[in-house]
Amino acid sequence: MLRVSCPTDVLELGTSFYAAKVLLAAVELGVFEALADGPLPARRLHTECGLHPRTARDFLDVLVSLGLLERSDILQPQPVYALTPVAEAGLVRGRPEYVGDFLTLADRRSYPLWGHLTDTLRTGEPGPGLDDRDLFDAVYADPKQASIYPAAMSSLSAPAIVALAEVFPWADQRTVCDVGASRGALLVHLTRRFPQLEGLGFDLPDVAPMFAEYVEQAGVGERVRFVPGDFFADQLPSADVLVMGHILHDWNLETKRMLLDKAHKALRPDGTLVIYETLIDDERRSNTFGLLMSLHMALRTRGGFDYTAADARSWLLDAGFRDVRVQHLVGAHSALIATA
Ligand SMILES: C[S@@+](CC[C@H](N)C(=O)[O-])C[C@H]1O[C@@H](n2cnc3c(N)ncnc32)[C@H](O)[C@@H]1O
Repeated sequence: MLRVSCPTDVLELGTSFYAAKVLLAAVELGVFEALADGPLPARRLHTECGLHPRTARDFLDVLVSLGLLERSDILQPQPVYALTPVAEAGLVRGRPEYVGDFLTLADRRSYPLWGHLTDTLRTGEPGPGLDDRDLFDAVYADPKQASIYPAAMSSLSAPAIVALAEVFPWADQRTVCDVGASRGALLVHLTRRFPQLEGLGFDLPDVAPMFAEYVEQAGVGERVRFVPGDFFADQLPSADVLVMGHILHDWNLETKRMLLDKAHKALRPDGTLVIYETLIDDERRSNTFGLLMSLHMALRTRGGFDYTAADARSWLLDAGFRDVRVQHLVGAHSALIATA
């Protein structure tokens, strides 16, 4: 993320939502999907995405300047646009590191919510629209949110999941339980990559149909099972490895500690807990995205916050874990790996 070094950087930072909105609009208008099968001449791309000529050129060329599109020579009467390798990897649906569904959620829900930041900073209260129901009851009770939330979570986690598959000895494990599995993106990726592995997805009963559909479509239904449950009321399932991805940051410190205690109880001695999040750096200076995610939790939840590896290490040791290590995954994401 941009770290300012001169006053014009300050100007650009203060208006960086212009660029964010261009990206979000490009996702909404299907620019990246339109180019997924190959380059297109400008006019064809305008038609495919419903772009008005008044703004189409500037809009697409902002995406070129941001490194998301490539364009043929400007002097050509009909320039041709194509995806850059980054856009190919992250913005074409179905690719392992696809992040587009999270951007849709960011556009529809987070962008308006962040308009309330100053209120939250003054009051400590989350943004409007959060009643006293549990956050996730509210998500799944609202058909609009429920229809995009699990796909958005998969796409927030996709690059971290791909990285996590390569940095942990999954080939030596028999069972993995993903606590708060959402539609099962982690389990699908791991069981496809490691054929000996069996997966359990623990999540609220509301998630079951979306999990079943996604796992079946991925062709791993025989090795991945859904376990309906509520981690406030129920014990966690047992497995060689328990994973918590973007779980602890949703909750206050007391709940974070309660979940770590439950994880420790569910694991056999020497079992492993893997936590992945946008962990804030211990100095709280450099992982801007992790710090912003924590403010997002303040806007979204009553007690949630992101944390550093040092914070989590002390909670893990208190819960009885040992050998806590930190593993950088990708971008702002890191994992904590601890032994029960
Ligand atoms: C922020 S999402 C994270 C999803 C996924 N682990 C990932 O990293 O993409 C939090 C998940 O926790 C689940 N969850 C929330 N409250 C829960 C509860 N009380 N018991 C079980 N799961 C819960 C939600 O349904 C949701 O799937």
